[in-house]
Amino acid sequence: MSEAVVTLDGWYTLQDFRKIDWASWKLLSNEERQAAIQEFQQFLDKLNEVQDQKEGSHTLYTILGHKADFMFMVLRPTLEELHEIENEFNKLTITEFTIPTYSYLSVVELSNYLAKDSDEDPYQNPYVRGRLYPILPKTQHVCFYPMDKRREGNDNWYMLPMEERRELMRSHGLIGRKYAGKIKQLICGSSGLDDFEWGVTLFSDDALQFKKIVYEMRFDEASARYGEFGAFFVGNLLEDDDLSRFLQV
Ligand code: VOV
Repeated sequence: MSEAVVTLDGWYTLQDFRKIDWASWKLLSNEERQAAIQEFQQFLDKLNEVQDQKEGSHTLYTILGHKADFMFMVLRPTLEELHEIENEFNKLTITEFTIPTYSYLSVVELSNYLAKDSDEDPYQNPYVRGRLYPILPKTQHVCFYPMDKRREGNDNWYMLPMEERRELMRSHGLIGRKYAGKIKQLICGSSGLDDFEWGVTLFSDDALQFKKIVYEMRFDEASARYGEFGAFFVGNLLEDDDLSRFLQV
């Protein structure tokens, strides 16, 4: 058996994709709509307090195309806390006017492929903690997609010796580093949690960088030979101040 890589695991992550049922939303009176928006805002204010305490993080992005109208993304230390938020969100008035289209459950992950040998407890390292328990960046754009590593015939990632996988991840990391300052990546492991093995969330102020990095990585062996991808979701930041405008009819 090949050696499994050791992972460091951080906050659990739920990405909830919804369409808005505009036809029903339009049937409400102005007052009813305003009350629903205000209730949604109060819910987000509570989440903002948790984020200010650095006990979790969340973000909202509008999504382009027919796959969804927005993505609500939440990070929390436990599945119980994550579910509590999902449950509360589901009971908001605004949510009665949404249609769930996709969701993804995962946990923020760092692997030790490229870690240096050390006696230090990585969970106490401030840099590692910042990666495992991140406050999500408020970039203008987001790109989310789930992915697997292939297990087919001679192209089986899980049968490769550790040293070979390490080399492939080193090359992957070198490409990634070219996008420093342009893209922030959040890699979440989801084996046993959802339908794919990882959820990849990229944040950038320049949406074109998503196309550039994904295309460039397709030529790198870790992706070219072993990457398999699910649906892509791309969107724009929906700040609290823009909520009313977004829901205006
Ligand atoms: C934005 C830049 C960027 C950078 C700097 C970067 C670097 C790194 C490093 C150094 C490492 C290994 C250590 C760790 O941190 O785990 C990883 C790990 C990983 N990556 Fe990555 N990645 C990036 C970006 C980046 C992208 C765009 C993708 C999607 C691939 C594509 O073709 O669409 C991706 C995927 C992954 C995955 C699925 C893993 C886990 C693989 C596993 O088998 O465990 N990643 N990644």
